[in-house]
Amino acid sequence: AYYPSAKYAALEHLLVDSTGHNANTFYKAVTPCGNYVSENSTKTGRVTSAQWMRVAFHDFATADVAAGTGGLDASIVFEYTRPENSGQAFPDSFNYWKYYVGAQTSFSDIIALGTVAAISSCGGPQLVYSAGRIDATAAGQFGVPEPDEGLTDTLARFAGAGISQTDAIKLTACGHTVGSVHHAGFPLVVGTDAVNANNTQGGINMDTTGTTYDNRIAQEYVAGTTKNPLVTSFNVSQRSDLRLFSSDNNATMSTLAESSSLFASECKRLTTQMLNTVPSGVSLTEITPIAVKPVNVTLTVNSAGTVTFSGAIRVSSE
Ligand code: HEM
Repeated sequence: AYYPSAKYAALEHLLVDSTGHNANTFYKAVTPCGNYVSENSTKTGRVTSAQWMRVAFHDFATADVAAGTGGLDASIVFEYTRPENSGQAFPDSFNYWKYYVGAQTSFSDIIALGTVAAISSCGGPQLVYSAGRIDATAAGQFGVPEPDEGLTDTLARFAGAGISQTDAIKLTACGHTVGSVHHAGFPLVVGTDAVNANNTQGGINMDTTGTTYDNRIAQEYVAGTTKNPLVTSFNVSQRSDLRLFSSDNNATMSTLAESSSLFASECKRLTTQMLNTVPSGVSLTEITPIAVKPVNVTLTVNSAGTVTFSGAIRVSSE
């Protein structure tokens, strides 16, 4: 028997047991933050934690909160060949996650857990994980923002998903604090000069701490030292971060640059909103760590009439 339910126990295990006696392997893919699990090489310039966060954003971005459709529903599985979902992040992530999807764990709950795990592994805030998402059975609507899209259209897409202009700036800065734009997949943003033997996909980090979840993305942007390709691309039409970040005269980016604690708390708030945007009718339950949890406990009645208790008990240190 599982407490309080088989579903809760399975998700709690994935969320909490990242190390130790009863560790699951989910977190290994994003440990350390700069790990790339899909290939036995660090020379591709790809990072699994960043990929996982990007997949969650692309699943979410087509939400229509007024209609109560889309959001975190794993419809991305049916949509990843669309041009707006260009990149290796999608097949790589799906290939890893598919082993964790099962009777108790929907694909969309795994997508959300991926972002909770990635942010935590990269030194960002610990998010409260909620679960109970229901997977879509077909593709949803189009509408993920693209680098060459005009500001008005991009803001309209965010608004449809329930995100204001200020929050769109913040959430994009939160996402782009980790990872890269790759020549492979985005040759119009990053040129061939980024490709070399140690960076075969031509990735350029969006800040100088590309495997740390911090406000450096905002600091370098405000200081004018940023190398973020979505700000500095040789192709002016592809500078989507520049258009978005400067759309309020840099006011929001300046506040994020000034305070790492504000960056962490706003990223926590907005990423949680993103992950918990689900189709109407779906309700989520917070998965909180169980303080004392028996693991593989067995009671054996011996022939002499005595009883042997075996297994392990996980005890929270907090
Ligand atoms: C205007 C909105 C946005 C646009 C146009 C945009 C566009 C892009 C592009 C073109 C890339 C490069 C992907 C690659 O080369 O593999 C990228 C990377 C990334 N984006 Fe965004 N993005 C936006 C907002 C967001 C948001 C809101 C998040 C998350 C909250 C996010 C998370 C990421 C992450 C983590 C990466 C790095 C992926 C990797 O290194 O594999 N993005 N984005």
